[in-house]
Amino acid sequence: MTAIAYQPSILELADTDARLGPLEGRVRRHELSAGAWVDHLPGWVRGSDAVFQTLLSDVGWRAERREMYDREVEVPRLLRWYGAGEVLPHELLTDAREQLTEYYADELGEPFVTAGMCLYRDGRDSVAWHGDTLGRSAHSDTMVAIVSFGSARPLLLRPRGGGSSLRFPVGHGDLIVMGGSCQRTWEHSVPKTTRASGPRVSVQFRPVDVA
Ligand SMILES: O=C(O)CCC(=O)C(=O)O
Ligand SMILES: [Fe+2]
Repeated sequence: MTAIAYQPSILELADTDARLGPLEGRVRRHELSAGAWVDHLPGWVRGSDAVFQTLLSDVGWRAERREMYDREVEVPRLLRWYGAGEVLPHELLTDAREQLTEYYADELGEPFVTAGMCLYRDGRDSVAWHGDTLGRSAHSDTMVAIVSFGSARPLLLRPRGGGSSLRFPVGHGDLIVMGGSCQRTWEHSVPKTTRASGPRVSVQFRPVDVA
């Protein structure tokens, strides 16, 4: 009897095999004011459904509360922070962090180390205007690289001194990198939406001591 090996078709592989596309020559830079910039690459992760499912089911998502005026309110999204050395929930994310470190090595001069994750359960979840200014990003140029999974939501950016906001759509498998002075001279947000929106997971890679 001859054993016939199962050969998945290219089409099946395309659906289940999560992989990263190239960065070199594909990432598009948008120069903002005051030494800030944003790099954007839609569709960097291919076959991202598998990664998204893992993120939804295997991450120990946490609800956080914060003080607002005289009461405590729930932060409108779920969170999980992966510190240096913590194993990420999907191998593709480890590869993504490595590729980003390699691609930005000359400009950043240090590796991406941590992975902050947010789960926006639906359109009511959001993040208000802020810069990631905890740690060194309060006074030095740095980068925050975001890979997005699931429902598309816009990431808005506006200059701190006032001015109109820019809108970057971030969809399933898209990469967006905020760089230069972006965290201290600009702010970003993911606004609530009344449009039907399914869950979205944002994975943010940052160098050490940037949050
Ligand atoms: O949802 C995003 O991609 C942005 C999240 C964010 O700005 C943050 O957690 O600091
Ligand atoms: Fe942020």
